[in-house]
Amino acid sequence: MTVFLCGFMGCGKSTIGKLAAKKLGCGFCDTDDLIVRTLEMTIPEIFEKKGEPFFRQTEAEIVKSLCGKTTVAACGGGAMLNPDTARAAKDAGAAVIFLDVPFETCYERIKDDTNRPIVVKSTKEELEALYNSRRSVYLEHSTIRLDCDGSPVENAERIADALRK
Ligand SMILES: Nc1ncnc2c1ncn2[C@@H]1O[C@H](COP(=O)(O)OP(=O)(O)O)[C@@H](O)[C@H]1O
Ligand SMILES: O=C(O)C1=C[C@@H](OP(=O)(O)O)[C@@H](O)[C@H](O)C1
Ligand SMILES: [Mg+2]
Repeated sequence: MTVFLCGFMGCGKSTIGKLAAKKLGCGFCDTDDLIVRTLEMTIPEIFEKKGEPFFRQTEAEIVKSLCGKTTVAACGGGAMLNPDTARAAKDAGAAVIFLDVPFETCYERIKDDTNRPIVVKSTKEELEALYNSRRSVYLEHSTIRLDCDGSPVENAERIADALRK
């Protein structure tokens, strides 16, 4: 089964996904890493030189290509907002897990990161508004919501437990 992790930037998808895959004994991938490797550009370079719509199109193609594979996939925070992408995941019978983490926690983790173009160009207030508008979409497009306010190891255990049910 494919397990997609979604949620706001900084909720821990990339960190926890790796641990959860180890616990489940399956592969791990990160859609951002796949995009960077495919295009041989960093995410800020892609946003700057190719534009965000191109990044989103590539991201959607990559998530679709993972549907049906036995892997834990950490999605970029915008990937599962796309209704076609969410539909493809659902049609493939994938588990889409929303890592639910409060805004302040996400913000403290991402605020100084220059590798996230949306963070670099936004104020805290803008990011909070984005968080609030996205949250309902993550809820709508996920099959499982998990509070991921623990340590990375605890959160990975929560994912494994939820999938065993
Ligand atoms: N549960 C956690 N507790 C403490 N720090 C965390 C936790 N999850 C992630 N982090 C840290 O927060 C930052 C962002 O995490 P990351 O996994 O890149 O988030 P995402 O992929 O959801 O944007 C990283 O520096 C990571 O080490
Ligand atoms: O939420 C977003 O729109 C984005 C999230 C990032 O991934 P993380 O959620 O892993 O930070 C990355 O895909 C890009 O900077 C855009
Ligand atoms: Mg990530």
